Amino acid sequence: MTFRQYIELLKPRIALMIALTAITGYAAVATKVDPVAVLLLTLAMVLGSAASAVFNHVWDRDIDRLMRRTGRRPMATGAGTPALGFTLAVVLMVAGMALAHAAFNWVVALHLFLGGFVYVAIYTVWLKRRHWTNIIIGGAAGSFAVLAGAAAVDQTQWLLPMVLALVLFLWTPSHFWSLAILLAEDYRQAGVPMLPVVVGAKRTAWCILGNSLILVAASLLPWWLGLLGDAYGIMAAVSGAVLLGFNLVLVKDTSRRWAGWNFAASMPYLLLLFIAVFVDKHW
Ligand code: HEM
Ligand SMILES: CC(C)=CCC/C(C)=C/CC/C(C)=C/COP(=O)(O)OP(=O)(O)O
Repeated sequence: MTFRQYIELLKPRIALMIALTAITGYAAVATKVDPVAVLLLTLAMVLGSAASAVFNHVWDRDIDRLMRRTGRRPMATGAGTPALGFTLAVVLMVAGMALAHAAFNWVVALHLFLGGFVYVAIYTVWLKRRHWTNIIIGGAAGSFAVLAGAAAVDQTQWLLPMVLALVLFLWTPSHFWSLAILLAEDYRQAGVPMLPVVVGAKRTAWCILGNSLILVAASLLPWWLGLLGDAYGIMAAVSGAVLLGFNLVLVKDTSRRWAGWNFAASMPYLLLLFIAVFVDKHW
């Protein structure tokens, strides 16, 4: 395997996003942001996320082979062996948990493990090939990243981290179903029952809109409960309105173009929410 293929196994962009999610959990409860703690938290989260991603590459190599987007992955082509992948996944997860425990505490390590467990055991192994709810339940993986970050500071302040974990849980279906409309043919071919394969693009677009309505409502809870201030409330409301705007267009027009735009919009939406938490707490 080449160096590039090793990097591809780790799904680095997702690992970075998981780290940012944890940093947001951290910033939500910390009175002061310690750069060393942020660096250590980032490293631990990247290790845990990458471990789960490598396992996902190994487990899904048969269906990845059948899809255009994933067919060139190193485990799908046979460039890397399952034994190598499993070993790498275990080493990375143990390293991530050991770092989380040494730098912070066992609660952070446990949440890192649980995030990986949801992605690997519940989503990848159990539900992905069986039921369209795979992605709803898989959303809990991101929630654990928020809780891991918060636990790095203080395990008694749980309300704001729990609400932000709920937001992550609700964000994932809106993030993913738009992409699934785009990739529906691939998923059908591989026999993966993603929502658009099961109910079609139009109903999926309605599900995205309905889900995002709950998501945007949940994102306003921290403001409504007085946990965060008006700066957060305004940013969450405006970015939520933009997301809902994209979702509405998708309901009218389920073309690949708008499915792509909706997927693309989900990332800056979540980033803006993260920035809003940060600005509100620390500016
Ligand atoms: C089980 C839940 C999730 C599913 C099924 C899912 C699915 C996907 C898929 C299929 C892609 C396209 C990847 C590619 O083009 O190779 C993607 C991209 C991405 N996802 Fe998710 N996602 C989930 C949860 C999350 C979470 C919790 C985060 C982080 C908070 C996240 C962050 C990202 C990022 C940053 C990308 C774009 C970068 C990239 O293309 O590698 N996802 N997601
Ligand atoms: C706290 C912690 C360690 C969390 C880790 C959770 C994690 C890595 C979540 C990512 C979820 C994700 C991108 C799934 C991709 O779906 P897929 O695997 O079906 O996509 P693919 O078709 O691109 O493989």
